[in-house]
Amino acid sequence: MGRDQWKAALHNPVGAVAAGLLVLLAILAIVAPLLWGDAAEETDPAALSQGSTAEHPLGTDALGRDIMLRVLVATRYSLGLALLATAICVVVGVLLGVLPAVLGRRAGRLVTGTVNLAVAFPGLLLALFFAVIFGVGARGAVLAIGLAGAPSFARLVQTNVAAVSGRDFVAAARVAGVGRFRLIVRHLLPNVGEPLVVNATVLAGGALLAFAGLSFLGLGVQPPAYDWGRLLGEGLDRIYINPAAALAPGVAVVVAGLAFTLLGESIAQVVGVRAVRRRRPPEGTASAAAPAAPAQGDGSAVLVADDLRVGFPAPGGWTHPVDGVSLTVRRGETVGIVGESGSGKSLTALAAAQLAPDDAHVTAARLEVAGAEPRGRPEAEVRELLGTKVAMVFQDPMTSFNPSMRVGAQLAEVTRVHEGQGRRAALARAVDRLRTVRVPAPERRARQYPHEFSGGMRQRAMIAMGLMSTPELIIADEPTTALDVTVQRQVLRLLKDVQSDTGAAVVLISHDIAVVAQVCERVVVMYAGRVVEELPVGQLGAAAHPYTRALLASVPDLATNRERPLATIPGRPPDPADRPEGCAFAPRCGFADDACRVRPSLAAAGSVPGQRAACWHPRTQPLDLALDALDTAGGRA
Ligand SMILES: Nc1ncnc2c1ncn2[C@@H]1O[C@H](COP(=O)(O)OP(=O)(O)OP(=O)(O)O)[C@@H](O)[C@H]1O
Repeated sequence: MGRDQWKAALHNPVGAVAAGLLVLLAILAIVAPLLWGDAAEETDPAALSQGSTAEHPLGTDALGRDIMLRVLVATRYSLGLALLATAICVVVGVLLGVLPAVLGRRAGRLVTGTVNLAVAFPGLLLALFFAVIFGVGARGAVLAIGLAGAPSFARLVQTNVAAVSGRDFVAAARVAGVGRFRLIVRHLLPNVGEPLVVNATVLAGGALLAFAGLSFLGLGVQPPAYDWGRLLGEGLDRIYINPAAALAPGVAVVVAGLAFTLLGESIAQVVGVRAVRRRRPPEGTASAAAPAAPAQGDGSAVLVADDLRVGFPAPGGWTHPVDGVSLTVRRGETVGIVGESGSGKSLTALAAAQLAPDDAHVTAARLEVAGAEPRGRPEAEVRELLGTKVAMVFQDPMTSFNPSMRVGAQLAEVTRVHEGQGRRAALARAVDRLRTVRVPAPERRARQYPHEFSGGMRQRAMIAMGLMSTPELIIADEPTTALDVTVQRQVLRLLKDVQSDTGAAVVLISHDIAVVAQVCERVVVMYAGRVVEELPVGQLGAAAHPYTRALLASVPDLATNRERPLATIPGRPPDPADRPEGCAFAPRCGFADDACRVRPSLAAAGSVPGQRAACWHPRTQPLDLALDALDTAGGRA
């Protein structure tokens, strides 16, 4: 929470009163035992079990001790025990909450299941159960209350961590090779801190009440020690003789409990509930990988995927949104992957970068990144490989950065992790890379947080992050979708410049064939999880697959007749779970016939070298393309 948010919470009248009360209680907890500790222990045989008198405003107990002083002195013990129990609850809750993100899929599920089971039991019941196990007394009660509250806190942590771990900046940190522990401490926990702080405050109020309850039942603090719950129990025996003896500790418990709870609620109101994009289910952590195939380094290729399949469990079996993609990207090449939404473009790239969702099952006859086979390697080696050789640029520049870290520090993290570079040197390189991607005033910008950057500048900074080491492959997944047209062009230009300066290969994913044509040399067209055509961008006019031709026909240009509706592709892409036999495009294709009931394989087609299409009826008639509208890389060359 920022200083402004704390201020806003305290400006709220309820928050201000609650905070004032807590300050008062804290002062009492410090000074009361020092000032009145001895007096509260003094017995007075002449004033046993008295009601209110001038000397003892709230009366005396059975041994003649002053009840008011005892209530005041008990503040320290009562608050101390409640805070200790809250601390146990928070520590155990955070540990249990982040474990599923650290452990493997099975162990993670076991922890999540156990936490869910424990949450199903009422907290008080759990507290009583633990109190019996740990034994009567203050120590047992602290452990009991702390552990009883831990499952619900753990669930809160799990939910928040799962929500945040689906965001792009976590994927970026993973692809940068940040280890699990650092990922949790630097990227996950700081971004779920606010709801946890709010909840811990409310929890402290609950712990105070629970303590009073246990002590009242005789399971908590034991004589001669005393807390408010114990005083309440003693006072209740004589409530008809001296009601104040029971009311005073009762009021103290309620007031302190309310102060904690109301402060928590006020903070919650100010902080609000952060809407965090969820991209994956919380359970499980590791993606299943096919057995390692022997590496057969192809010197000129930085990405080789052969028969790549990505499956997800579905009712009645598995669905494969990526179904046998074969793709090779050579050093220094810029390849565009295009296709409608849901065609499997992102999943293909994520699977290649070992970032497929946790529940995905990834198989491939061959998968090589930067000349190495990542599957079957120790995790540290994969992190090293991806962190130094692969850079990812994601669609939404807002979610690509950790909002709680300065931009410079995030960039520097890459070389600090991989090259063990010192803080200063890494920051200097971060500033240099920001300058490379033409971020103005890079020294100042490096000290800023992501929200202080504009969208286009954030995307440049993301590219700079990829350049912190010397990547051989840059995967840019719809990097310009969230940007306006002018900034879009600048970012695409930058990608192209970076490619020619560093010699890295670029894979640009887009649903817009015009965007791909601006930057790439080769285009790979995907439909329903398969590659249907690939060809040089400069030869788009020779596209052979009816789907590629339909995509090209739907690009408007300056000569497009505005009176007539734009060409569209009739129908919708099939659901991966319900893909038709044979050619998946056949139901939308004007040339389909019985032959298309058999799945066509990707084979050489047309007259253009390097052109391949998966079609039984490849078109040969050249397309009349307005290449100036497409602004092709090949056309400019
Ligand atoms: N975690 C998941 N669980 C189940 N199915 C998924 C999951 N992630 C993706 N899919 C399926 O994979 C399909 C392809 O997703 P992908 O994100 O690769 O598409 P895309 O071509 O990149 O589309 P877009 O341009 O909309 O991002 C989706 O339509 C969806 O059905």
